[in-house]
Amino acid sequence: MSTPSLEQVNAALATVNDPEIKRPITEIGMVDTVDITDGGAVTVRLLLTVAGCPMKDTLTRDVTAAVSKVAGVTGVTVDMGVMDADQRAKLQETLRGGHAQREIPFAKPGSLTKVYAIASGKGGVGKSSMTANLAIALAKQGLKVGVVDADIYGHSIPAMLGVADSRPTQVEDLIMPVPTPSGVSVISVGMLKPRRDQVIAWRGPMLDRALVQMLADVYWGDLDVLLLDLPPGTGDIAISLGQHLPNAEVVVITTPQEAAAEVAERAGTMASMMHQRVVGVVENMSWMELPDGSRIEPFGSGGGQRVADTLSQRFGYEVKLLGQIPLDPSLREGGDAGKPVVEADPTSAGAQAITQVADALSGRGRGLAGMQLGLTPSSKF
Ligand SMILES: Nc1ncnc2c1ncn2[C@@H]1O[C@H](COP(=O)(O)OP(=O)(O)OP(=O)(O)O)[C@@H](O)[C@H]1O
Repeated sequence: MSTPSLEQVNAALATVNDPEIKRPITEIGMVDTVDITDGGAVTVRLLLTVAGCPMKDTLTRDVTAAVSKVAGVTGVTVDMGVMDADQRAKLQETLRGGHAQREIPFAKPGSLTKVYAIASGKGGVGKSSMTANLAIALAKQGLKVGVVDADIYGHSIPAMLGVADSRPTQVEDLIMPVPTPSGVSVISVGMLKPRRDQVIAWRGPMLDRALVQMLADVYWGDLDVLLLDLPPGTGDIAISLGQHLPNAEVVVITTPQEAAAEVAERAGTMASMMHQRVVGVVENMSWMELPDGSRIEPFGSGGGQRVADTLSQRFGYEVKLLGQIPLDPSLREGGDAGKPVVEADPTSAGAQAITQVADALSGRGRGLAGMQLGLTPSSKF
C-alpha cells in the first residue's frame, strides 16, 4: 500500500473539532507538525491552548480515529505541546474574527442567534430547571445552544448540567465555555469566582462587568440559541441585560399561585421597559399526578394564564402561555444528579411538557424576524 500523503492526513485532521472551541483544529493553529514515515506511521503534534487542558484525552482519541481512517496509515501517535503567548494571542484574534476589541456578538446587527432570557419574579419557581432542560431539548433538535448562568444568587446551572466542578479554559483574556455531556456550552457566574464556595456580594457595576464578561469575553462561536438564566426579580442584572442586549426576548416562569403570578408580571413588565419582547410564559409546578391518575394542584391554578393575559393587555401584543409543567419527582432528581429530565427520562410528563415549550420556541425560527428594534414604547401601563 502507498504511503499516505501530507494532504490526506491534513484533510483528516480538518475533520476534528476542538471540543471547546468547536472549530477544526487545523483552522485554529492547534496542529504544530505532522510526520509520516515510509511505513505509514503518522505522528501528529498538537499545541494545546493551555497546559493541562481538560480536553487532552478527547483530542487524542478524535485525532487518532480520524487519521487512522486514511488509506495507508499503519499507526498514529499524538504528541502534545502548549501554545506560546504569541500563538495564543493569534488564536484569540482568529476567534474574535480579526477584531482585537471585545464586543458582544449577539448585540451586533445581523446576529442570527436567538437570545432568550429566562426570568421569574420569585425565586424557587423552577427557572433554572427550565433553563437547563430547555437548553438540552433545543440541543436535541440539532441546534447549537449556549447557556449563560447569570443567577448570582443561585448559579445552579453547572450542577444541573453535570459540570459542577468544571472551570473554563482561558486563552489570554478569551474564555472558552464549558461543554456539557449533552452538547450544550455553558458559562456561569460561579465559574468566574476564584473559589467555588465564595459568596458573591457584588453591586451594580460589578454585576454589569460580570454579565458583559460572560457575553463578550466568552468564545461562543456560531450559536443558534443562547439562553440566559437571570436572577429572580427585577434587579441590576435585568437592567444590565436590557442595556447590553435589548434584542433578547424574555420567557417568564411562574407557578400557578396568585402571589407568584403577581410578581412574575412585574418581571415581565420590567423586560418591556428595557425594550425587550416577552415571548411567553411558562407555568411550572402546575399540578401533580397521583398514582391513581388523578391530579392535585398544590399551588392552585390559573397563574400562568393570568400572567400571559395581563402582559398581553399591557403590551398590546400577544404573550402566549407556552406550556404548563407538572410537578414531577424525576425533574427534581434529574437536576440533582446533573442529568436533566429531558435527557434522563424523556418520556416522563415533565420532560414532555418542557420539550413542547422548546418546540414552540424553536418553531419561531432563527434570524432577525421578531427582533425588537427598540422603537416600541417602553410600556403601556
Ligand atoms: N416541575 C417540577 N417538579 C419537581 N421539582 C421541581 C420542578 N421544578 C423545579 N423543581 C425543583 O424545585 C427546586 C427549585 O427549582 P430551581 O432551582 O430550578 O428554581 P429557580 O427558580 O431557579 O430558583 P432560584 O432562582 O431561587 O435559583 C429544585 O430543587 C428543582 O429540582
